[in-house]
Amino acid sequence: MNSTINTTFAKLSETLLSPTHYQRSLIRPILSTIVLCLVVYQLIKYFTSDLPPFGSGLKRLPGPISTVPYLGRIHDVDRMHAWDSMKKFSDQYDGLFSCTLGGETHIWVAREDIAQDLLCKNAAISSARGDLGAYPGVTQDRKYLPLLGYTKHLIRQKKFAHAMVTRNVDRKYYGHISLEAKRFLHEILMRPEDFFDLIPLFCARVSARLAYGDAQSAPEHVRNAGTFISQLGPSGPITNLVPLLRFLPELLVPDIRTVRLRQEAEERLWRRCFTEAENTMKEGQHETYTNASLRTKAGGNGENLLFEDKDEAMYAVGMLCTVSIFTIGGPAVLFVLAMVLHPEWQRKIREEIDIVVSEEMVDLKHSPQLPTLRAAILEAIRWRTTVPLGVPRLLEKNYTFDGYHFPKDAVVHVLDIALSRDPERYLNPSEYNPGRWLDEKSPNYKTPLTEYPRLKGHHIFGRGRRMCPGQDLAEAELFVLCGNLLKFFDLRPKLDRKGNPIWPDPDRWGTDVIGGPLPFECNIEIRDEGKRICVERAYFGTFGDKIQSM
Ligand code: HEM
Repeated sequence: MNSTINTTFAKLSETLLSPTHYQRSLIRPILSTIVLCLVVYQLIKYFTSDLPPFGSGLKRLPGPISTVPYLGRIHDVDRMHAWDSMKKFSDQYDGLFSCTLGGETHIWVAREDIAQDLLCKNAAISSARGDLGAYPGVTQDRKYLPLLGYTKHLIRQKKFAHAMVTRNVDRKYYGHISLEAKRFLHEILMRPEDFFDLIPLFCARVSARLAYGDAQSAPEHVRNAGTFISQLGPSGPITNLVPLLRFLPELLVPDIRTVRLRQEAEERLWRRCFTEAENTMKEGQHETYTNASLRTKAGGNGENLLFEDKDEAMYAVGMLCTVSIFTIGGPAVLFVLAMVLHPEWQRKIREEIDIVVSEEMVDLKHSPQLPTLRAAILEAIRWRTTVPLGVPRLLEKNYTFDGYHFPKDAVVHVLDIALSRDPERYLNPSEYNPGRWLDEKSPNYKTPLTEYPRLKGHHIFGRGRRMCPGQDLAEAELFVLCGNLLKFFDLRPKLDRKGNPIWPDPDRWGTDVIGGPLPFECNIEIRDEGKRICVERAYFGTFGDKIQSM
């Protein structure tokens, strides 16, 4: 009897305790309940995350209703020109709206009072960046300064960037801008039809000299910077639009592989340039970002080291070199476009240059006497902003303005395209009119004219703690490049067979979030024989037979 009971009991406990039984009887329902709860939790969170806290009396931000769960409004946003849709919504919702895109709440601000209050007064909660689908983890990494969250790496690298920028201004960029302008003008003389590619090459040469001490690697930086920028926005890898896809294997999402390959090539390029610059550092040589980064590190002690290690220094230098190429190249191409479309302004600027600058080249020292040139450059980026969506921030805490609830974890954009085209800020905003900066009666006029108008401080550079540190460099390069183009060359539209001008279309715009006009045709002709001789003398006098080695 006992043995029968024992056997039955043993069988029962074996059945009950066996994993197969649990799987069938308990594990499945428990797992299903957990999954169901998670899904319900996510759904509740999704539908309520941007609602004001219950009983707070705050209002939900206005904005287009999210029609497709998770994806939001991506069906009526042209991902290649997202700024056009956002500008339309901004007009519809009076400069403040929120919408869901790819599972995230995005808030779009086109009001100065909110931008100022949120990004400057409340900088402590609005100075981080959100992760990017194409670059998961980028905010906590230490590679790309502009994309970092508000971390110790950011603070270190920003300190370094500011030190480099201040030093460059004080030392007048070591003459690199004027030097490369001579080569640029000669190249334009030789092959004017290539101006669209020669402009970023000029920017990259200046940048590579500042970073590494010579310009040889410039074409590689142009290629890297171009693909990097193209991977930053909604027009780039699909993972930027649908971040969840980043969890799938490369085989299923080829964009993941493209990003990885670019990063690997970039790492090789930055490492090679950094190591070469380090190995060829000589006493008395111009300062470069590389030797400054190494010296600061060596000069520190213990926790005071500026960078964590040499790799972080290499990334900080590489990023500063890369970020100064298309950010400046886009506005420079835009300036050419504006001049081709507005010969009347070309004439006015040239008259001023011809009086102020005699036989020499336009240089930074001429800036106080050339306000029309400065106005024309500033007006170009006001007229067609090259950073139309702004650079987004991550909101780290709930924030309130005008009774509206801005939920924590939302991505906030100050919509530069809407600020630039605000008719209350700029009369007749669609018009290219440098006069708005020069006419005493204009609301945009500011004195003294020896200093204003100027690029530095314009809203295109953002604001608050993450404001662009490269404003002086951008201003200096654009001044020298644009000034010399007009001093030595006439910029005209191409003519058709009947001799009628073919005006380039200013609405043919690139798809990158930091961009500029698409390639267009124009005639760039030397103004006269005397100018040709000047350009050739300046070039051969400087580069002579060293051309290959520079
Ligand atoms: C006309 C040319 C340029 C424009 C329109 C521009 C625009 C911007 C904008 C909108 C931001 C984000 C600001 C914010 O979040 O509020 C930014 C950040 C940045 N820019 Fe520029 N930029 C230009 C040139 C440069 C140059 C030449 C450099 C090189 C030194 C540079 C380096 C940076 C860096 C390192 C950041 C990241 C700052 C941070 O995240 O804290 N930029 N820029």
